[in-house]
Amino acid sequence: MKPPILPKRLVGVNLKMYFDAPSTTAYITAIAKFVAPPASISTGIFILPSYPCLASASDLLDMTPQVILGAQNCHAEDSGAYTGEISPLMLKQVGCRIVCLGHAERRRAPFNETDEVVATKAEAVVRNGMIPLVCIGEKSRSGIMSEGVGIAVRECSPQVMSVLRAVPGDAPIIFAYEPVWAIGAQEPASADHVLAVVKSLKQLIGTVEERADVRILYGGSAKPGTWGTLKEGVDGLFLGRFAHDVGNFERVVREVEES
Ligand SMILES: O=C[C@H](O)COP(=O)(O)O
Repeated sequence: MKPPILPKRLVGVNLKMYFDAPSTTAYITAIAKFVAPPASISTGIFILPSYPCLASASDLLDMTPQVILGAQNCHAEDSGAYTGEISPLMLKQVGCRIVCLGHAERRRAPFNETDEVVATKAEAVVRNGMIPLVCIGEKSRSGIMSEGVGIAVRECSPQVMSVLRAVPGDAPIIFAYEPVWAIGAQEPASADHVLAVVKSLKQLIGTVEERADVRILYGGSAKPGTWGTLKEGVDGLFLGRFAHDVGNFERVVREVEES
């Protein structure tokens, strides 16, 4: 088996469609500043701006290879008659190294992306030499802990399996476990819930194949303080709103670095 190329731990932020172009530039500039030497950060840091900012973000990060640039989605084909779609080949050409796929906001209406669509896109991302960051998660919450874990594992398993089947065995994959009900909330899902679900998903992946380069991050209202509760079983965090303040993003990175 090839040695893993993914860092042991990853922290990333999805800017979704919250930022305009000037604020994206300011945010990325601030991140590049805090990771630049003399800082020595071993955590993999990634950032997903909106498509129109990717090329300029890539220029801004030219001297900061520690920060991995990623896109929020892509099409499964490299080129063709797909007006308004985004080619994975072009994402690679403008400097992306990660592509987020199957976010809950894409799996639901109006986009209604299925596991099959997400898996096909994951294959396209790998074919173009990038890393798929595949979001998985159950839609509804149960008040009973054991029931909630069972529901989550049942819903996430096909989401995971379809991607494993589509992507060659030596390709790195990042999964972001994001319970849909915890996205856009005030608080993340409980640590007990997340740790139990991620443990089962890691077991599932382990029984299917020996893949060295799989990481499972947690996302869904994660913020400073969340990492301390999850560090024993999760490989990092996928952040949203609570890291749109660059100081909070830096705080989370420091928490991961120091653990
Ligand atoms: O892509 C990121 C996640 O959906 C988390 O977003 P959130 O932290 O704002 O809930």
